[in-house]
Amino acid sequence: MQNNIFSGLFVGQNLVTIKQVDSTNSFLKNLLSNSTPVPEGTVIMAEEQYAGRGQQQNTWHSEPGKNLTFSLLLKPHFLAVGDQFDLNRAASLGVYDALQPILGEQLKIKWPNDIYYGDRKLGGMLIENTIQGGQLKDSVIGIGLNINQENFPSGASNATSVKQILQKDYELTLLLSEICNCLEVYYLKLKAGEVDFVRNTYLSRLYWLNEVKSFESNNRVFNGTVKNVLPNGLLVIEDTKGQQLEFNLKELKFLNK
Ligand SMILES: Nc1ncnc2c1ncn2[C@@H]1O[C@H](COP(=O)(O)OP(=O)(O)OP(=O)(O)O)[C@@H](O)[C@H]1O
Ligand SMILES: O=C(O)CCCC[C@@H]1SC[C@@H]2NC(=O)N[C@@H]21
Repeated sequence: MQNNIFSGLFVGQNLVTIKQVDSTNSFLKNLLSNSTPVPEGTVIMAEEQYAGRGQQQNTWHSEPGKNLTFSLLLKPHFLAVGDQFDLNRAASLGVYDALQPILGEQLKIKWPNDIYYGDRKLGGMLIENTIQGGQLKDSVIGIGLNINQENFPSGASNATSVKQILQKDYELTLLLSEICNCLEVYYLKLKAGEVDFVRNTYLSRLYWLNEVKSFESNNRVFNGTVKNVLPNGLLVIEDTKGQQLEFNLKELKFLNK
């Protein structure tokens, strides 16, 4: 394990690098459940995850030493439980702002929190919150980004990486510190009550916003347009009859055609 200081800001100030771990999210959650004192803003980064976890019980595949796989701890006690989706917004925007100067306009946030370049997935997030006494307690924000990996397993056929896009290696710790700084900006905005700014900016960065596209829900394929994300995180799609439909992650598939 190694500790580092990042530019005096609180997110990433306490950085723990682990050579090999099952999952940085599981590791951090374990520390918390053992009542180990972990300061807010702590980042646990792994060189290798042997059981990386994705959304919806998926596996997160990442070649050792090539990519960013890390989890950071926030303690968003100021947020109402019903507003916890704002953490997805802040984290996605932090990653977006760190990568956008490198990758440009093809970078998008695919609802709820995937990072896309064109039609390919560059990274994703697994955010695991604990609620105690009806209040948000800890938020473990796990982020996986494909940086220097060149080949992906067939299960992750939609994946791309910074190296595949730019044809050169990118320094992992430099990008990590940039993500921490950018994410902190949005987190502090939430804390300062500038929720509308965070929500509007998130919406403006969304993949397929205001474009007519195909989706699938309940074994039904339909055309519609991504219009909005409700405060609670539900995605609003307007179908071709002008009806506004609301979906959670399990109910909707984006059809790439
Ligand atoms: N590094 C990655 N980049 C982009 N997408 C990824 C990455 N790792 C996993 N995925 C995504 O996760 C899903 C694959 O997860 P899944 O659990 O099905 O893995 P699998 O290899 O098909 O099966 P297994 O669970 O047996 O490993 C796919 O949707 C894939 O796109
Ligand atoms: O797109 C997804 O399905 C979410 C992927 C999240 C992967 C990251 S890697 C660091 C952290 N630890 C995990 O086990 N998962 C997240």
